[in-house]
Amino acid sequence: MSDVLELVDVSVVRDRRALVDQISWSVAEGERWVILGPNGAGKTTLLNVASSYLFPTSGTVQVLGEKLGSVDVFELRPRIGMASSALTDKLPKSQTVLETVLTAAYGMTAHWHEDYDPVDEERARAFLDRLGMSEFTDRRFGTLSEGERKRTQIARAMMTDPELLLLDEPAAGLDLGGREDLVRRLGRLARDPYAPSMIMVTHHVEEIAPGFTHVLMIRQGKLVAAGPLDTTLTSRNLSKCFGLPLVLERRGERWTAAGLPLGAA
Ligand SMILES: Nc1ncnc2c1ncn2[C@@H]1O[C@H](COP(=O)(O)OP(=O)(O)OP(=O)(O)O)[C@@H](O)[C@H]1O
Repeated sequence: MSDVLELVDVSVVRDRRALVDQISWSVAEGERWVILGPNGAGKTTLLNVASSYLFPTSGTVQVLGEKLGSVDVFELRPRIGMASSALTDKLPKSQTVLETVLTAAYGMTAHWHEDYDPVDEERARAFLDRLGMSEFTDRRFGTLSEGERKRTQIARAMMTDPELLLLDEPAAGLDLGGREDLVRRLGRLARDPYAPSMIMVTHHVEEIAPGFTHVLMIRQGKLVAAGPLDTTLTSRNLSKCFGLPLVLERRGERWTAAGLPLGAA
């Protein structure tokens, strides 16, 4: 299997502080990774490096076989799909859900002209349908709930047929029903052999969908552990990652975690 992503000794330093500290990590084709870590750990910074939007201070990065620094990022970026709240904030609130997804095929955030290719429109509708958004195609993006916005963003990220799909906290802000719905849909995507390689950032093990295969844990910019979920996602590693004693439980293909009761630590 070829590498989709390869980081060797990557650091991102700002104001003399390493936000990402000498991380080496590789993602092979078809793998579905979760990046777990507490607030401020460096998860989004790491994802921004993977998306080619952030160049590291030191170390080497290869994305989809191309080395950052010697590739034209404008050719590389359409091969990477990204959904994040930072990107959601840039999308015009007045355009329809369909236009929001469709404009991704043209490398734009805003509606520009009417004559979209019918094939693209069909694809946009199919992705929206897959994310349970077919009833919302004519709604203005700005009127959607948080959960509906997240699902639209994922459909949008899929529109360019990416080889690598990056999801930054896709379940943040969702209620229990919304989270479970999204986890189910992400699980379906993760298990689809034709779906791109995936990397999802989250704070919560409850958001890990069945079908995800690997986890990278990060704390204060440093790698805590990285590897297959089955062997790497343990109470011990999770406690180290979040800096408090945690008990991890697995029920079927889902995970839960909780702190030890007072006095038990
Ligand atoms: N441009 C910057 N200059 C200085 N510090 C920065 C910059 N960008 C991010 N940081 C800091 O780097 C740290 C890591 O940020 P990052 O957004 O990667 O964390 P995160 O793990 O995604 O956090 P969260 O879970 O809260 O979203 C934070 O302490 C943040 O304040």
